[in-house]
Order: sequence, then C-alpha cells, then structure tokens
Amino acid sequence: MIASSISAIAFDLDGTLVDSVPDLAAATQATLADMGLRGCTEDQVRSWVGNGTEMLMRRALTSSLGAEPDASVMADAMPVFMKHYEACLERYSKLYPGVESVLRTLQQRGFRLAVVTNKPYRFTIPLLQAFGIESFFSEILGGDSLTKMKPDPLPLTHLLEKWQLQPQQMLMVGDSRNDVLAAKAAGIASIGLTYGYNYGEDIGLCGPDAVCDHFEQILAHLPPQQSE
Ligand SMILES: O=C(O)COP(=O)(O)O
Ligand SMILES: [Mg+2]
Repeated sequence: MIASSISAIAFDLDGTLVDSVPDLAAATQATLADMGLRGCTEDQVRSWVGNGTEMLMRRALTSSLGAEPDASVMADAMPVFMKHYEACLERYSKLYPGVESVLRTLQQRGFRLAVVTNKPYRFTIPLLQAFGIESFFSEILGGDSLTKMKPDPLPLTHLLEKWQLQPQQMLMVGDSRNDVLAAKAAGIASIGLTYGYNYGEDIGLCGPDAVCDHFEQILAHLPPQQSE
C-alpha cells in the first residue's frame, strides 16, 4: 500500500483514463493537411502528447516543417486544430479497461476524486461526459484552468489547498513523467501507468511510488476505505 492516509486521488486523463491518441492524431493530421503540410503518423502523435494541445501542435509543425514554427504559423494552426479536435473528440477514443468500475469502487469507498489534465478544459468536460465518467469527479482541472500545467505542481497544490488536505493525503495517478514530476514537486505520492503515453519512455524511470500495468491494479495500492 502507498499510504493508509490517502483520502483524495487526482487522475490524469489522456493515456490514463482515456486512450485519446486516435482522435488527437486524426485532428493533427487534418490540420497539417488543411495547411498543405507534410502529414504525420499516429505513433508520432503518441510521442508528442503530454504537454497540452499547443505543444502537440508545435511538435507536429516542427516535424513537418523541419524547423520550429514561427508565431504566425502557430497562430494559423491552433484554431484549425481546435476545430478538427472538437469535431472528433471521442470518435475513435476509448475508455481504458476497468476505469469505470474502479472509479465507482473508489467513490463508494469515500475517496475524493479529481481530474488533473494538461488537455484544454473545453475538451475535458465533453470527453468525460461522452464516456459517462464526469460525475465521479468533484474537481476537474484542465491545462488552461490555472496559470501553470503539469509538470508544475500548481494544479495539485491548488487541490490540496481547496480541499484542506496535507500532501500525504493525496495521490496522483498518471501515465506520463509530467504527472510523476508534478506529484513529487507537490510532495504527494504517485502511481505510474505503463500503458499510456510517456514519450515512448519507461514511466518507472522517473520514480513513481508504484507502477501499474492495468488500471485495476491501483486498488491494491490503496487503503480499503479512505481514512478521513
Ligand atoms: O493533452 C495532453 O498533452 C496530455 O493530457 P494529460 O495531461 O491528460 O495526459
Ligand atoms: Mg497523460
């Protein structure tokens, strides 16, 4: 068990709850095509996800152009990407196995649950709603909800303050080094999931407190009942 004192859990979204790369890739490919630029593969997009939508587009444009895009290219690309992604948000994306039942179990056990994602907030709510899991979360923070996103600890310290919790009472569950680094900087424990997107790297290397291959396995690291 990670800590018997855990009473709240912050979940990452992309690569943790939802396999969203198929739609992120479709929207990225459609954006590059609209701009008359060289396309990209889904595998490339998987390795570019993790630091929000703008960074995804910046990485895609850099790959396509062979150089960093300038500000005007970025300004042209972003609204095109937003339009495409909005249109296909959950078309090919899937909830990972066990997500709904584990969230239900954790809610029944009295844990307070949050989503802390780097995805823009305007996409986060409809995506959670599309998969019927929005109501499990009492707080939902997007990458643009606060002034800084993961790996900055701000979204997690914001939750600690809002919920009046000590760091040892919260856990972060995510697939990326950004989740683990944000958790470490906030002084909270973290579980790294191996099935998501971590720039093609082993999540264990950035030192989460535990590593799980399946979402269901997180239950084994938690107390049977939250202790508050
Ligand atoms: O949008 C991203 O780049 C990553 O989103 P996540 O923080 O939910 O993994
Ligand atoms: Mg993620």
